[in-house]
Amino acid sequence: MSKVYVFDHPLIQHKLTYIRDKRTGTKEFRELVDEVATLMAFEITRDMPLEEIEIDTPVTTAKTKVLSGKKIAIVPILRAGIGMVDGVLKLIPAAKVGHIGLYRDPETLKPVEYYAKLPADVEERDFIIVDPMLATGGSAVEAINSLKTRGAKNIKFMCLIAAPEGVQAIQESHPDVDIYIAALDEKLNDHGYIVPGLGDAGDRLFGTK
Ligand SMILES: O=P(O)(O)OC[C@H]1O[C@H](OP(=O)(O)OP(=O)(O)O)[C@H](O)[C@@H]1O
Ligand SMILES: O=c1cc[nH]c(=O)[nH]1
Ligand SMILES: [Mg+2]
Repeated sequence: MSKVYVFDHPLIQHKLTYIRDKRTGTKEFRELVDEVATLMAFEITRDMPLEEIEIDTPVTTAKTKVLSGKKIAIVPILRAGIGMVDGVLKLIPAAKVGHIGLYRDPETLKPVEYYAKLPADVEERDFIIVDPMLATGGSAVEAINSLKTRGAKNIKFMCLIAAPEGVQAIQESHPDVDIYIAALDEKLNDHGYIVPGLGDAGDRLFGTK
C-alpha cells in the first residue's frame, strides 16, 4: 500500500494559505508554488542514499558523507506540474526532467494523454512526478501508467493539494507509489474541483483565466 506523507511544516502551511487565496495574482502564485516545491523537495529527499568518503579539512583527515549519485528524474504533468519543476531542481540540480502531457476532459473528468518524453535511461532512474493537484486521481494514475509502460520502476508522486479520492485512486492502482502532499483537503465538488482547494492550478499559474 502506498504510504502518504503530509508535509505540514509551518512554512509550507503559511505559503499554501496565500496560494489558496483567490486574491493572489499570477506572479505571486507562481513564486509561492516554486517555493513550496523547494521545501517539499527538501523533505522528499530525506531517504537519498549517502556514501562515506575521506577528505582533508584544514585541521585533520575526516570520514564524511556525500550523496551516492542516485539518478533522479522529475516529471511534471503538463501544464500545471511545470510550476513545481524549478523549485525541485534548486535542490536536485543534476536531475533530468521528463514531461507527460495530460489534460482532464471537462465533461468526463478522464485524463487524455497528448505528450510523453522521458530521459533515455528510464530503468536506472528514480522518478518524482510533480503536479500541484491530485483530484479524482485520474491524471496521476495515467501518468504513472505511462512511466511504468516505458520501464520506470521507482516512482514517487508529489503534489500540493490532494483530495481523499485521488489518494485512494493511486493506492488502488499503484500501491508501490508513495504520495507526498502539502495538504489533504476535504473532498471534490460536482465539477471534480478540490474543496477548499485553490481553483484551477494551470490557469492560476499561467494566467489563462
Ligand atoms: O486528479 P484529476 O481529477 O485527474 O485532476 C488533476 C489534474 O487536473 C489539473 O490539470 P488540467 O487537466 O486542468 O490540465 P492543465 O494543467 O493543462 O490545466 C491538474 O494539474 C492535474 O493534472
Ligand atoms: O481543484 C482542482 C482539480 C483539478 N485540477 C485543478 O487544477 N484544480
Ligand atoms: Mg487546469
